[in-house]
Amino acid sequence: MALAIGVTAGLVGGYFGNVTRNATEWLFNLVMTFPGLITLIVLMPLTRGDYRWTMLIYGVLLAPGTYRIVRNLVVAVKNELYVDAARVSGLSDLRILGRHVLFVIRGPVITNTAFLMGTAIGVQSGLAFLGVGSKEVPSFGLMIASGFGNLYLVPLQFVWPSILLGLLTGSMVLLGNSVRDAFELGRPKPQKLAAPPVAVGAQLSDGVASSTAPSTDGGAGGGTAGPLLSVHDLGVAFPAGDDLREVVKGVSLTVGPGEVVGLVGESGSGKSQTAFSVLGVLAPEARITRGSIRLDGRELIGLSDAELRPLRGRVVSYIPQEPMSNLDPCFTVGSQLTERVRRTLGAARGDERRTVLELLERVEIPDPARVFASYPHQISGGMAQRVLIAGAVACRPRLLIADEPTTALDVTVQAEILDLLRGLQKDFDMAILLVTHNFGVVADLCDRLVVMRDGEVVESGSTREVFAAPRHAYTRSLLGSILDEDYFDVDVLAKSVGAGR
Ligand SMILES: Nc1ncnc2c1ncn2[C@@H]1O[C@H](COP(=O)(O)OP(=O)(O)OP(=O)(O)O)[C@@H](O)[C@H]1O
Repeated sequence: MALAIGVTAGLVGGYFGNVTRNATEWLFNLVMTFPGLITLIVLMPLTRGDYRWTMLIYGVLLAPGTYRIVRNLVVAVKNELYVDAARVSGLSDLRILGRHVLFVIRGPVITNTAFLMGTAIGVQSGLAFLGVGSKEVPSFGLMIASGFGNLYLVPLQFVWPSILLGLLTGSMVLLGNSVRDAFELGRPKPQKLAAPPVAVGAQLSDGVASSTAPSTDGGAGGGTAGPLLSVHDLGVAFPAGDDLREVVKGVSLTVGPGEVVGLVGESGSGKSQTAFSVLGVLAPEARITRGSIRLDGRELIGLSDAELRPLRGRVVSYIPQEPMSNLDPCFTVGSQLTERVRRTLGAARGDERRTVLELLERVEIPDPARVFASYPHQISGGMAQRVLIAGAVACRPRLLIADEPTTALDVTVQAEILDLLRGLQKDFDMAILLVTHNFGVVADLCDRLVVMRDGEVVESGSTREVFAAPRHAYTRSLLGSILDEDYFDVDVLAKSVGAGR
């Protein structure tokens, strides 16, 4: 009863406009004013202690709890872009609610229902124990009550039903969790950056994948001091049924100190998963199957999140593809940057604001004070990307990983952001691993490039060489595909390599 009323009203109240929401809210507030147990006892003359009627009424009294959970979840989900997309594609509200909204909120609803089942059994037993339930229908409450009467003569008569009642209500919660997990298809538990299979772990500790591992991407690797980042034979896989599907298959690359390396390839070639492996932010279901990642001489594979945290922001930093979705809409730009500056720079209170304003100025934001006080929705996409860059370089990291940093921006803003990255790279002598599928960006910014296809590195070398004479057919086809556009010319691109640097 609680599930039927609460979920239906929650879906309707959360999804439709204010009038419907206010009406359902008012109704459920009213229901909540009834004290549960006392109402059931008062209604005894009507229900005659029949547990079915008692539980139906109790279900109505419990419905507001379910309603509130569902309504809140629906309010959060209904503004998601995929719900808008379903709406504009002409799906009816009923279909959107049933297919897109209910599907997302079912997890919390299932666990809450299991808890309600335990509560209902407990309440029914309590009523029977107090003698306000039916005497004919056997129940835990009746058994416990009669056992209580004989407590000193036969204590086990009281103990056994009490234990079983506790086990039953407790197991409802476990059942709810299991049903939720089964529905969510065993949503994976978060993993460490890497939990490679034993064989790989042994290989790593044997030193096979040490810093002396050969650089197979043709990189200078920063000369005698060795590369800043060295990825060797990296494998990343995702579960596919009972098996694992490798999406990064033995990738090796290096980035020397102060070097800009482009990681290029078509969509789905494994660029982002390679970059995420270095940052230790792979999806929870991802597995590192083999290989080694050394950053500034330290092996990252096998480190826990807590061990990686001090490196993030200080040694390696990240600029994402979608600037807007990486800023929290609830806080001003200033407070988000201040938090970061406080954590990574350990800036003293009072100094934080000045430090953040200086950073905003450094990333060429025209009115830093206004942007500092703005919420993310009050600034443009280009401005948001500058804010994220400011946050990323706050600690002058030695390596900046930029994942398609200009893809979401229009062409003029793209050029400005690239100029900014170039300036920052020079000023801070920072290495950049630039994930992109745009050869124009590579030509503009990168010293070297690594071309990936289907999870593997197919070609690497200095940008000038690869542009002038691509060896692999795939690189040629990638270059060819952009050169189809009239304004690109291979010779012009090859000559323009590094022109901006
Ligand atoms: N959570 C996931 N579960 C299963 N497969 C995934 C998951 N995330 C990524 N993949 C798969 O990994 C492969 C590589 O993805 P990746 O994001 O690295 O591609 P990419 O080269 O960065 O592409 P894009 O430029 O479009 O971001 C793709 O085939 C993708 O489907």
